[in-house]
Amino acid sequence: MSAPKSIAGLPATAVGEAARQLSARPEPLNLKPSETALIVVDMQNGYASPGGYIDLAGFDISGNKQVIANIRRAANAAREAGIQVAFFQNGWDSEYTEAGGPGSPNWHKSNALKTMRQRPELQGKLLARGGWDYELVDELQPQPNDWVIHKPRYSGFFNTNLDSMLRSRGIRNLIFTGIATNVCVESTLRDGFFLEYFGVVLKDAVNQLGPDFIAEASFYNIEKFFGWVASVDEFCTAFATHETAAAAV
Ligand SMILES: NC(=O)N/C=C\C(=O)O
Repeated sequence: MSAPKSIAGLPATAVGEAARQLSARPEPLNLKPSETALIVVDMQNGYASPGGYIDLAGFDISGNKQVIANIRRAANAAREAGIQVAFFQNGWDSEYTEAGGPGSPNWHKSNALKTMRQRPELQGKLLARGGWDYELVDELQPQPNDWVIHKPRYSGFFNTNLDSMLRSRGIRNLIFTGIATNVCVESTLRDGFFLEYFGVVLKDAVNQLGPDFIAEASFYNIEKFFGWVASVDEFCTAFATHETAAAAV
């Protein structure tokens, strides 16, 4: 069987910059660091820490420790390679005005809002700006030059400045990490596809909300219809600098 054909993005804006080949499914991608961003979706206490919104709402958060460690590795490799790192923080103002009232489907479907309606003692605590639940986890704090973008809905392209931040810098390739595979990660990757971004999910740097089969369904959808699937090892290998490659020997 012949090797799968690789796919190239747009021409590099940085003079002389070499593309790196990322092993991915269904085929490898040739990506230039200056045209690539690593997106860290919603790694907040609410999604990733015991006692946060997702834990209180009854979802399994046991895989998150490993996911946090894997995202740290990917983010460090990205920064060293000159890839833009962008963190999303999901939530609303402390009065939940941005969340929408009963006229918004978000009011009916958000498990954070539903959990607070069921447990009034939590009102004002879940995903509210300024609170612990909204804060990024300690292990994944933004570094100088990283972006932090607030988002009020599942897709990171909706009512945010992400598209213009990327477009103005010629960034066309988005590498996804974070929580949740099947909700905010997949929603953002799908919206990116419609906006002509090449989306790759790092499957061991994401965690799903729901049973394992739902993650498999997301990976299938992404690989088959919307983008590419790779691992953190594959990402770090593709973008290893001389220093990191030497340190790994
Ligand atoms: N970050 C996410 O994937 N969020 C999923 C559900 C929610 O925000 O309620």
